[in-house]
Amino acid sequence: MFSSRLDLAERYADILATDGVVRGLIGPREVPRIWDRHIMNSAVVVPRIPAGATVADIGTGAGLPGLVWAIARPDLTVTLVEPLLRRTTFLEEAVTSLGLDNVRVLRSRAEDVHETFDVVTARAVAALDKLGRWCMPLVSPGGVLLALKGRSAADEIEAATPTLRRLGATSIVVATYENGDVPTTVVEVTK
Ligand SMILES: C[S@@+](CC[C@H](N)C(=O)[O-])C[C@H]1O[C@@H](n2cnc3c(N)ncnc32)[C@H](O)[C@@H]1O
Repeated sequence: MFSSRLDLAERYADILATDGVVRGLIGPREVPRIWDRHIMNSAVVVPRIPAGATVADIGTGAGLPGLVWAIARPDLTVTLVEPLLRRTTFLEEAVTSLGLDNVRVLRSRAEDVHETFDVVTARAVAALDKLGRWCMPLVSPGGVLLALKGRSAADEIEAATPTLRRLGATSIVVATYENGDVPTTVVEVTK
C-alpha cells in the first residue's frame, strides 16, 4: 500500500523509468528528467481543475498529464484516451499497479469519442487548431479545454482562435508556470 499521494507519484515515475522505457513509451534519455520535465510539468495545472470534475486526457501516451492529475486528485474521474494498444496496455497495468480507482483507460482516437467532460486536456498531441477541432466537441457547456503547450503557444493561439470561437469558446486565457525545468504554458479555453 502507498502511504501518500507523493509516494504514488514516485511509484508512477519508477514505472515510467522502468517499464515505460522497456516498452518504448519513454526514451532512455528522458529518465533523469521524468520528475521535472514530465511529472511537474503536468502537475502545475492541478490547481486549475474544478473539484469533482470529469476529465479526459486526449493522446495521453504514457499517462501525461492525466495519470498525474488522477494521482494528485482522487476527487477527479479521469479518462485516459489513447489509440495505440501498446500504450493502453501499459496504462491499464500502471493503473492497476498504482491501485487507482478514479481512472478509466479508453482505447480510441479523439475523433471517435462521443462523450462530454468538464475538463478536456492534451499535452504534446497536436497544434491548437487541430486540437480544438478534436477536443471542443468533448467539452461540456461551461467546461474547459486545458491545452498544455510549449513556447509555440502564442503563434498557435492566433491561428486557432477563429476555430475555437466557431466551436463555442467564450474565453481564451493563457498562463505560464515556471515549475520544473521546462515552463508549462497552459491555454485555457472556456466553452
Ligand atoms: C507525443 S505523444 C504525447 C503523449 C503524452 N500526452 C505526453 O505528453 O507525453 C502524442 C500521443 O497522441 C496520440 N494520438 C495521436 N493521434 C491521436 C488522435 N487522433 N486521438 C488521440 N490520440 C492521438 C499518440 O498515439 C501519442 O500517444
